Amino acid sequence: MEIFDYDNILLLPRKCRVDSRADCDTSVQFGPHRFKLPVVPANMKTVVDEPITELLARSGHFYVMHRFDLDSLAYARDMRGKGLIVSLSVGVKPADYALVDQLAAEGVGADYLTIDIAHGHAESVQRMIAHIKQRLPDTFVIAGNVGTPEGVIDLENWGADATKVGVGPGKVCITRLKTGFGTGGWQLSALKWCARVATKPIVADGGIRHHGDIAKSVRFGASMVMIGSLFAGHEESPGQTVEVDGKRYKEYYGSASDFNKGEYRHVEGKRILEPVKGRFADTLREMQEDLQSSISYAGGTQLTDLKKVNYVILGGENAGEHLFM
Ligand SMILES: NC(=O)C1=CN([C@@H]2O[C@H](COP(=O)(O)OP(=O)(O)OC[C@H]3O[C@@H](n4cnc5c(N)ncnc54)[C@H](OP(=O)(O)O)[C@@H]3O)[C@@H](O)[C@H]2O)C=CC1
Ligand SMILES: Nc1nc2c(ncn2[C@@H]2O[C@H](COP(=O)(O)O)[C@@H](O)[C@H]2O)c(=O)[nH]1
Repeated sequence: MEIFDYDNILLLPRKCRVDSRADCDTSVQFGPHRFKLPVVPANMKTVVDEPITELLARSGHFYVMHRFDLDSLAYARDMRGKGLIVSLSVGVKPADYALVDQLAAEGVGADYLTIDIAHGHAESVQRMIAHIKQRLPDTFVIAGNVGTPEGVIDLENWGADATKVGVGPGKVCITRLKTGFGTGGWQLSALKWCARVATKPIVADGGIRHHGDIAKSVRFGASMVMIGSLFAGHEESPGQTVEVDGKRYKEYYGSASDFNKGEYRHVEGKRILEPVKGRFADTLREMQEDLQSSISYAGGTQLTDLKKVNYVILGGENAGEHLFM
């Protein structure tokens, strides 16, 4: 198997078919809705909050609200009341089962539910998928995280509508250091490996450091790309603002860090400071422009055209040109 990651792959241009990058369509159908970009900010406390998810929903972007220190039912009622998409995260504990029951009993429902646990290839996730499908049969269920084809196959067979791939590639992740496991350092080839067996959409989760990595993710099989660090550090970001030597930063911490958990138990995440980098909406616009440019370099007009391009691996023992996937 070829091992590579975002920083040692480049996609190869094909003859351009548009006169303007504005003619390239970055939108994607994901579950019951179409979104402007194949991008979703990570469901983490220092990345999204109520105002940011509302901004995303109102502007035609996908969002997944986090599940920490939040009254998810009240949040869902509020979004529903505003006529916006409801997209929540759940875990696998009794309170998460109760939330699903309440969403069903009140008729609030959810358009998307993301089962978000560290080791998503687990019977606890199988049971939660079954519960959601029984109580909320119309809800689109994203389950994860996994890092192997076996994980994708099982989650799909258990009823997930999409799987989330990425164990340990995140910027504030320390899973590989603490446990010795994960896809950190080879996330892009893990995505390729998983996409080969997937029959439903894949969300590539973690490791995105540049806008061009979104096109690379789509090339290797992602329908949606979850991004944490690139979205943390905006003026509106929920993390605390910290000033160091006159420069402003926002804190960005892992969901499995002691900062999120409130205790040092099973910690697999850390806290870093991200330089403050302007407004959220401006980054979304720049991402769209960059992705339009990627599609034009692919010789295409739409997102799926990215899947057809060749690529080169730079350096290392797998180096070379690859004409076919
Ligand atoms: N994408 C990634 O690489 C990672 C992401 N995270 C993020 O951190 C957050 C917290 O994750 P998580 O700790 O799973 O959430 P929770 O603390 O909600 O744990 C969910 C349940 O899964 C159990 N569990 C967690 N890890 C394992 C494991 N390795 N083996 C067996 N059971 C397990 C927990 O029990 P118990 O605590 O008793 O074991 C608990 O019952 C999530 O948002 C997750 O996405 C965390 C690590 C890696
Ligand atoms: N191992 C851990 N992974 C975590 C933790 N909190 C979040 N995450 C994952 O990271 C991505 C975001 O990655 P980024 O590279 O874009 O910053 C996020 O979606 C989760 O899957 C954690 O504490 N430990």
